[in-house]
Amino acid sequence: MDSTLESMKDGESTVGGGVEDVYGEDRATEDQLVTPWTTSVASGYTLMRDPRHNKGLAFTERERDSHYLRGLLPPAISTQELQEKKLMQSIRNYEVPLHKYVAMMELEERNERLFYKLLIDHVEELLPIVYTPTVGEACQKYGSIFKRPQGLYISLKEKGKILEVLRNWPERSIQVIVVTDGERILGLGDLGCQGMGIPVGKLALYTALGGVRPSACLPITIDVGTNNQKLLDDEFYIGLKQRRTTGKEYYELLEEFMSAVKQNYGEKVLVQFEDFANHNAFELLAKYKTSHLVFNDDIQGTASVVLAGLVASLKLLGGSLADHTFLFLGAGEAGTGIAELIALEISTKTNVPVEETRKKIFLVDSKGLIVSSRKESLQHFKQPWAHDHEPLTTLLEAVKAIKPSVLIGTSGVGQTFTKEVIEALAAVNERPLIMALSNPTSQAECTAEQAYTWTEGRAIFSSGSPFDPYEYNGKLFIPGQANNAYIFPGLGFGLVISGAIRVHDEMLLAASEALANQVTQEHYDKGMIYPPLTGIRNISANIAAKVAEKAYDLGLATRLPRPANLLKFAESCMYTPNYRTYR
Ligand SMILES: NC(=O)C1=CN([C@@H]2O[C@H](COP(=O)(O)OP(=O)(O)OC[C@H]3O[C@@H](n4cnc5c(N)ncnc54)[C@H](OP(=O)(O)O)[C@@H]3O)[C@@H](O)[C@H]2O)C=CC1
Ligand SMILES: CC(=O)C(=O)O
Ligand SMILES: [Mg+2]
Repeated sequence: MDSTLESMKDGESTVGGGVEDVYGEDRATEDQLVTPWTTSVASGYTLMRDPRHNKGLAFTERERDSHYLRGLLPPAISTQELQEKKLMQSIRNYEVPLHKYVAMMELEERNERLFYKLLIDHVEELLPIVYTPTVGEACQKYGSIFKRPQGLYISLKEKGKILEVLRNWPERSIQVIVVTDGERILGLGDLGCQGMGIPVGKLALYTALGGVRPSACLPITIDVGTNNQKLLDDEFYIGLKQRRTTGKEYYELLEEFMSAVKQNYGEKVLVQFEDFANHNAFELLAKYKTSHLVFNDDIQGTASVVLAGLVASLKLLGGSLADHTFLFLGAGEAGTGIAELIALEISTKTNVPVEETRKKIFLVDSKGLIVSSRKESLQHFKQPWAHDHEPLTTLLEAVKAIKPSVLIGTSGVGQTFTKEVIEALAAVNERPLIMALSNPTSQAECTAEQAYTWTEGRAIFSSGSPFDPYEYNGKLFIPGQANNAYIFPGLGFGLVISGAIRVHDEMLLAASEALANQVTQEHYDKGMIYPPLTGIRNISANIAAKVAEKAYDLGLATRLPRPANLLKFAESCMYTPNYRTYR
């Protein structure tokens, strides 16, 4: 017998990796009957108001009889496909992206499976709505657009009581937590408590793109105040009206949170740190990576997705990574995280020490090129990049002096890849590689149109937020979306299904390689360095399988026995949003 089936039969392992599927709902095939459990059997009005089980007009005649729904619904019976068609029509009728976002969030609150079906089946169209760029605007206006709170809020008021707060959450079997403190929301700065839109959006992607069950996902915002004066002055602001707590009080709250998470959900719950400011992000990661299953998406997920794009681009550019010179605008979480993983990958492939491979990677921050003469005053995460070089204050000077082949924007500041900068890059490269990673679209270092026109159609371009294909001189260019959304759902799913207890750099490299391997000749022929998002579930399954493989190889996986075919196992564990039939 296939070891996957065997492990399902023995009742020890569970679908979704480590969390028990008590009611057999996830194991049932689509034509088997399941019971719609809440705390009791939901029926009638309660069943229709329960987003996890509601099917709207798709309740069958039989279900309407057996679940006391007669008269509560109009007579027509719909299918999920027809509901999907109707909803897509109504979403497309909204012209303003934020209205589409609100419509999607309301759908999630009403009918969870239909929400995920829409998102999965229309991923390219709806990702920019539930994720970047629209989620950024939603966070900016979060207080005014939401009628019902989403996720879990842990503020300074809850100090000493965090375990109790976690226990107020209705679900017990949590596998993935995405947590933010709202201080660096995309490239939009400190949005305080309104940052909740980010964990909510990231976890929707965990389910839609990665296959983690929605009930196993927990979005959390830690509210330690905000330094955003506009929010502090806003009478409708939903968070704590005080300036941010720092130092001992901040770290004590985080420590209580991390301990409570482990105590409540065990060793194998994954905590993804998201959109913390860099003065806390590196420290939190360093502190908890040896005791908890944690990773920082902005530092590590981003690094993995960018490395995948770089490796894939070698098919178009020729040579190896070691042949390239890299220049970054922005030396924070994303910039130094990516730089470090590139250096590690080159070191792994060439056996050259990482101290050496770093030497062809240069970073510019708000004060100019990072050089050894600045070393004393640099934050610790910038120090490895302080090379011996004359000080330069602008990006343009740096491009002219360093002559990079790859230019990566991680500054959070829009329009910083100016015409002069891109022309200087194009002057020294036949095919300049440009990544404008800052989000949302307003913060992108340049647009797709600018990258293609200023390089006369020679650029290989990708960006953090999506840009439409652009036609230049009769040729259609398809920009890639270099966004950690390609990585974190599959990476996290791989950790969950293997019961991993720690995240290791080799897993990031494995995820990166798995993503790069999904780029086919057909994609290269179109100049693409990332596979289309339409295949993301398959991509995530492949990433999950490779990450799980690494977890087993490194002795970090606890789900035993190791499934014989990890890809099949990953696929078999993925949540699918099709309706179930109720007995
Ligand atoms: N595409 C993707 O998947 C991802 C994209 N991002 C995006 O990357 C951006 C940065 O995020 P993150 O690294 O976490 O942020 P950080 O705050 O950690 O880093 C920002 C860096 O940019 C530098 N910087 C700011 N303004 C300028 C300027 N005008 N010129 C040169 N450098 C400047 C800062 O300099 P200094 O240190 O001197 O202050 C700092 O080094 C955000 O917009 C975010 O949305 C982040 C993660 C993933
Ligand atoms: C994509 C992402 O994580 C960010 O922009 O912060
Ligand atoms: Mg982020």
